[in-house]
Amino acid sequence: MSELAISLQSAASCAGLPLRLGSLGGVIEEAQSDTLANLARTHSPFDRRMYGAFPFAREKAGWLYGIRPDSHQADLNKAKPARALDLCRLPSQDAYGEAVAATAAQVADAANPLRKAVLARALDLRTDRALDPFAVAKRLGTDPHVTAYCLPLPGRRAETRWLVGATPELLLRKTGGDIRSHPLAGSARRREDAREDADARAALLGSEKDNVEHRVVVEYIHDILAPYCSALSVPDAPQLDRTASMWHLGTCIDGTLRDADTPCLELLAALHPTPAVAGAPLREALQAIAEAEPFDRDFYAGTLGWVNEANDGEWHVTLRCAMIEGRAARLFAGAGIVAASDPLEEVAETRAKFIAMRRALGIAESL
Ligand SMILES: C=C(O[C@H]1C=CC=C(C(=O)O)[C@@H]1O)C(=O)O
Repeated sequence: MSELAISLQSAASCAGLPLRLGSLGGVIEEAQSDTLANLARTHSPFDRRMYGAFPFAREKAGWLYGIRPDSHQADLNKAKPARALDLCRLPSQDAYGEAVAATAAQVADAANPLRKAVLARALDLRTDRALDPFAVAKRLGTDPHVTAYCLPLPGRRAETRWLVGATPELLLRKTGGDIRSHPLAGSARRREDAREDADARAALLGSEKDNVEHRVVVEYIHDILAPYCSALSVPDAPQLDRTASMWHLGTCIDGTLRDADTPCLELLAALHPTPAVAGAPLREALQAIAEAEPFDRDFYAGTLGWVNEANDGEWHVTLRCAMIEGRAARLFAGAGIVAASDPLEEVAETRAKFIAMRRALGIAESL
């Protein structure tokens, strides 16, 4: 069977499935699959608003869906909520710490061009009954500082795979000639106690290591967007952004396009992946990631959002997510590594980034 036939078959297999992105919900009517670069190159305007997701790896195809808006989202699993049976770390926390130390040493080596690499780890969860991805997304969406999402990913499998999560990071919004990117990099776990939480916030803002991590992302996005813009404003210092469980350093970058007709997907293909999820320089960072991570990132650290008939759109970084398939889920979290990164602190940071999804799935932190 040809690739095209496979993708058409897969597209048909997701027709009728529900999809949710932020406050938007609908039922899938049509699907297209290609790489972001190919879709950006064709420049053909869409005849309707399309919602979708692209993987971390730029050479891999993602999905765009035409949906029939429908705020009533199917309750896929009316049975009792699933209970976690076991959890497997990929790699172990020790092995992740060793990879952090090795990468920090590479960055510290003046002869090595690597300035930053984002290393991720995964948690494989098995449950006693099928997980309900919409219930998980609904719980994640109670945090007002994130965009929650739940999208089916077609494939030749018995069970539908779902990409579920709640991202705090805006990669690109394009409205006519106006664009905005709001990268995040540099993180601290939030605390229950108000005084401790304020201390964590202040320590993050003053942390040289986190500011270095952050600057790499802002410079990268500035350099990618500048040639497209007649004006581009980048604040001198980051602000603090929050989710229910994390503090982040964030910078709101606003631009005016030279050509308001520049397609949203062209800008997106130029930006993705930023050093908020990959590193810099990109080639060396991808190499470090490939050496350190014993799993496929798949749609984690990719991008998801929508593009419309006017070639405007809004795309987020696919963070704080899980791929859910029947009774199994794979959760992902990563951290930016620079010369001053400490292995134990980066293990703790990734642990903190799992909290939102653990809570939504009902997995105890001790498991
Ligand atoms: C890579 C992730 O977060 C990115 C976004 C915000 C802060 C980050 C950091 O501090 O390392 C990461 O760049 C993740 O959540 O898996």
